[in-house]
Amino acid sequence: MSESIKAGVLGATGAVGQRFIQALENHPWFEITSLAASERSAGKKYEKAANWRLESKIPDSITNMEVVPVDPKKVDADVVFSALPAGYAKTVEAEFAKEGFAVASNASAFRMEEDVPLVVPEVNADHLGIIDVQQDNRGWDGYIVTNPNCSTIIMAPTLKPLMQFELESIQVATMQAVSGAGYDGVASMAILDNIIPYIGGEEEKMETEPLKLLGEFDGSQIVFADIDISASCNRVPVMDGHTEAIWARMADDPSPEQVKEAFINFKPDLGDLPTEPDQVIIVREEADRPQPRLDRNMGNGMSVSVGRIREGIRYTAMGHNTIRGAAGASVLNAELLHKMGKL
Ligand SMILES: NC(=O)C1=CN([C@@H]2O[C@H](COP(=O)(O)OP(=O)(O)OC[C@H]3O[C@@H](n4cnc5c(N)ncnc54)[C@H](OP(=O)(O)O)[C@@H]3O)[C@@H](O)[C@H]2O)C=CC1
Ligand SMILES: N[C@@H](CC(=O)OP(=O)(O)O)C(=O)O
Repeated sequence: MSESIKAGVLGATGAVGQRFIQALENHPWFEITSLAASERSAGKKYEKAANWRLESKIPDSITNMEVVPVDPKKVDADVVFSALPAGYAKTVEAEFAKEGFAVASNASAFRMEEDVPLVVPEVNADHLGIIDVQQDNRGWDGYIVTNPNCSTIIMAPTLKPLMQFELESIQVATMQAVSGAGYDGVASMAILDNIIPYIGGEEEKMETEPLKLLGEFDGSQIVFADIDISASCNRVPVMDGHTEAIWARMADDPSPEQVKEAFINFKPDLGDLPTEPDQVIIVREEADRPQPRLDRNMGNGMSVSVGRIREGIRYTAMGHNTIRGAAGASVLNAELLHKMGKL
């Protein structure tokens, strides 16, 4: 793996695009070769086009890189990471896949399409097998792989180890950070001193995406898991980090101690991927953890912290929504694809 893989970022100037750049800076396998954004940004140097919002500085290697339009003919890359708005992603990601690019998408556009893998490597790496079906169906030289919605992805790694206890139903209430809506997504006058008990489309995603993630790939299709999920999603005045109160009903009725052991022992073998955290699920013993401000950067933002595991079974999960929930998730998917020889 000495030769670097050329990586493009679609939507490179946005909130998630910036997280992609951060995740790819100094990456041992990927090198940023193209940054693409809207006509507003195309033709400008990256530092002029992007309103950089992260605490780290813009990497020197891309400061003067010219932003190109989101067009397969203008992008030089083997893999493109997509942080585009979902409506636009629907057309454009297909064009890139048709032209032979591997598309690792963070957008919702293709997540629930039958022949498109929706993957969290620690949960359902084998679903990547459906890429062959996708390429046959669509006649594409490239392909699209997606990661879930940021709230789904924080809950999903905690559900996987619960499957051994015959998981039957989930109820979840989220407390989601403002960064999930993008920089201009929620006005400060709306969210300060406040909670907004509605995030458009979020509850539907949380109630359906886990069924695909926890489903079985039978060689030709993904058979969805049979679990009843009910979600209530709320926006809270936190910058980064989605917190979720989860109630899980299981036929085997495990004790809190058994659930805790299952979380701690959940160590999927992905073959040591660069973005993989040492511990996927971190169990906190303190009565008042996890908390977004204290725990969101655990495992470089890729771990999910869990606490308050009680009879019921009830517990609280928390993770970084723009790292584990967005850019880090797509990069981890691409690392797995590379390991499988698919890049
Ligand atoms: N924020 C989050 O926590 C999460 C976001 N997502 C998803 O990731 C995607 C990006 O979100 P986010 O970064 O917050 O969005 P932003 O609005 O911050 O960024 C959008 C990016 O897409 C570009 N873009 C917008 N419209 C067009 C267009 N018509 N043609 C070409 N480029 C365009 C913008 O370019 P320009 O700057 O030139 O306008 C910008 O680079 C969305 O699908 C979102 O749902 C998923 C999970 C979490
Ligand atoms: N809706 C999420 C972020 C998001 O963009 O989700 P999706 O990738 O499913 O569109 C939030 O506001 O926190």
